[in-house]
Amino acid sequence: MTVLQPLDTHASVCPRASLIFDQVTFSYQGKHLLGPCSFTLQGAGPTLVMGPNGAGKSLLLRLAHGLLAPASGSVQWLPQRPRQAMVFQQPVMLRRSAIANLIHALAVNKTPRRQRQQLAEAALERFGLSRLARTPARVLSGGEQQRLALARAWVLAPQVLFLDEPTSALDPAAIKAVEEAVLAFQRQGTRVVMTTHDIHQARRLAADVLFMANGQLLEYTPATQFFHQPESSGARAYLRGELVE
Ligand SMILES: Nc1ncnc2c1ncn2[C@@H]1O[C@H](COP(=O)(O)OP(=O)(O)OP(=O)(O)O)[C@@H](O)[C@H]1O
Repeated sequence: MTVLQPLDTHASVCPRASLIFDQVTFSYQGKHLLGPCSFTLQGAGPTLVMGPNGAGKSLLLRLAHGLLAPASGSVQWLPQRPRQAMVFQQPVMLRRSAIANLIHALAVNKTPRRQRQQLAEAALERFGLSRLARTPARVLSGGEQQRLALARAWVLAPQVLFLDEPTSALDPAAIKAVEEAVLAFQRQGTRVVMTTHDIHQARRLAADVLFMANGQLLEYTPATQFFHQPESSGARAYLRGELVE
């Protein structure tokens, strides 16, 4: 198990952008799936999005990232739309080497060609993947691919990073590496917004919690309050381990 390398400060990306959902709804083929949902992300994060299966967590992340458009309402960033990246439960890697995946991301990002190799190598080192640089990305283990997905996000120095259940398919050592990476992003000034089903993980990482059920946002509260005195009966039941729909 490789431990993350210490951070440098070159990629500091402060200040954190603020996200505003105003009466956002989402429908698909005439079926109402989410909202209306209103909140303004405050503080520095990390923000953990929690709730049972089908609650709308992934939809919320995709709406925030701009992968989906609301049916009504607005998704707004202040002071302006930030540089963003997203990491999924199953990372999607190109059919090429680990380092080539990073270089490709840098090329798409229009990073000057002469800087790409060096930035990619540094990111691989930081995420403990240097020895796998020339290995085809798709043959890496699940944990290695997830670290590579994080390294690919890292090279872009995003102001906001969305992570959609990034550890649900990983073993404890790989989960630890992802959580360390999340905190590394957070320290460099990236606003982290992440979904999880793991209450213990949320306790370890969250500064605040968006709790959803049945396509509705039931509460948005600081983590200390959420875990000790949640506002909604849905969150209270969820934290007690009851089956919440
Ligand atoms: N593209 C889509 N087409 C139709 N229905 C969808 C689509 N995407 C999501 N849904 C539905 O919207 C609801 C919310 O889905 P979403 O994936 O956001 O839930 P989730 O909280 O992330 O759940 P899980 O924890 O199981 O991943 C679900 O009922 C799902 O079936």
